[in-house]
Amino acid sequence: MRILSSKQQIENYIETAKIRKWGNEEEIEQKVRRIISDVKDKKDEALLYYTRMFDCKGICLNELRVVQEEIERAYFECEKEDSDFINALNAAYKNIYEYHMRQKEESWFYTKNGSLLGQIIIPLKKVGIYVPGGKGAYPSTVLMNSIPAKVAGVEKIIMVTPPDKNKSISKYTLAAAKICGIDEIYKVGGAQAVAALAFGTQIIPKVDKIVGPGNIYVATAKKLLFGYVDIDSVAGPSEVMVIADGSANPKYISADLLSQAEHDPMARCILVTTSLQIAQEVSENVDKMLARFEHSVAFEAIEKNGVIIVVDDLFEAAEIANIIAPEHLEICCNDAEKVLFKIRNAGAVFVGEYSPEPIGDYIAGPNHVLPTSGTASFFSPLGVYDFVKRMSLIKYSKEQFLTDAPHAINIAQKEGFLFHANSLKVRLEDV
Ligand SMILES: NC(=O)c1ccc[n+]([C@@H]2O[C@H](COP(=O)([O-])OP(=O)(O)OC[C@H]3O[C@@H](n4cnc5c(N)ncnc54)[C@H](O)[C@@H]3O)[C@@H](O)[C@H]2O)c1
Ligand SMILES: N[C@H](CO)Cc1c[nH]c[nH+]1
Ligand SMILES: [Zn+2]
Repeated sequence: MRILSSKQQIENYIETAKIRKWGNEEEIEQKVRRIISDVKDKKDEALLYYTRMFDCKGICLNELRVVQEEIERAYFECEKEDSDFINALNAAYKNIYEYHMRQKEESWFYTKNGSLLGQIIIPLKKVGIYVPGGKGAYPSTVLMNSIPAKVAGVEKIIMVTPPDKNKSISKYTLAAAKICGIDEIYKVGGAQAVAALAFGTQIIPKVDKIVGPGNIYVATAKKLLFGYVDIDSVAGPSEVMVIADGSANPKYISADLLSQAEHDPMARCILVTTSLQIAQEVSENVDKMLARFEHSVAFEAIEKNGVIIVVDDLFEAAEIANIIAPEHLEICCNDAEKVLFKIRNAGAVFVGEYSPEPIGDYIAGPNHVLPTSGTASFFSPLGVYDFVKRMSLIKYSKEQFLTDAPHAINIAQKEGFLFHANSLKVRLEDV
């Protein structure tokens, strides 16, 4: 990994890193716009065309929907192969459910002079969840996407995930879908799946909101379709930043950096440390681990977006974290809490050496669908709040109306809205 230690090197890096550039953004956006417009116009025909082009040559339209028998078979095979996997999914379900129950919002009301005012929480009716599948299976993402929707009370959950070359979806993903009670599953992925959920096609229903992570094509499609449909956040290629002082364990740091590198060649892995020795040891360890696992995706990610920054103190490290706003931030320092309270911008923070990022990916409870590419400065982790909307309630009493209407008339007149004023006046005149 590159080690940056001079002020100039660090400044230059932050300048380019704070606005994430993919290099070929325009090209990707153009391609995604084309896919979106084709799916909007030609619906299933385009969906099938792109699914055949990117994922599975021989698939037919009537094979895009996963049938119940496929789900049952997948669950049965998983149980037969390793019943501990089903136990693990259930254990994760329990922790994720418990965490998300705490996010549940209640409607609230109050009365004032006989008036009733309030905010009513309403779950979304139909949501689409994207479960990545291009470079591997993501059963954990089925749980992370759907549990908050269930807790919120969403009526229908439609899942999309790309098929492999043999027209299949991973049995692990399907077993997780069975445990979560997903209503409909379609074997489509990428920008075409996002567009199908946003506009609806003959086979795929239009939804109110699309959530879930994916590669750059998925993230770009969600961004472009926001407005036709609601989205959660831009959860693109994974990122991890580790802040470490001299007390940290370089073996753990190297392992944690690589855990995100293996997601995508565009993943980003950053160590910010006050110790030159840790910097050097991590760099060597990462090379050794990469050689041992011979993982080409992780290798590419580390080559392209792996960096070690050596800073003077932990406050500078926290400042860099706040500028880059990483998806995951690990704090591995003696005085970790002191650093934690300086952090504003990160998707999720992992404190101490027994909180490696993958414990959050799978089992701890908080959601692993997190904002990336610097968007953690304004987006939040996926949560129950993503699956509800709020509706205001106003039920005025006559007494309160008589007190407040003259003020409202005054403001309406200043705005030049005479009919607004009139709507209030006709009632006052009747009293
Ligand atoms: N931020 C988060 O919360 C989070 C969580 C889990 C995973 N992730 C990320 O999800 C991503 C998963 O990516 P993946 O690729 O494995 O699966 P994916 O399902 O996101 O993408 C596969 C799809 O990409 C499309 N595609 C591939 N190459 C294309 C091309 N050249 N042109 C147009 N479309 C193309 C295809 O339609 C294919 O179906 C990774 O980047 C990982 O880091 C993020
Ligand atoms: N680290 C990913 C979020 O960026 C989530 C995940 C799922 N499986 C493994 N990891
Ligand atoms: Zn991960």
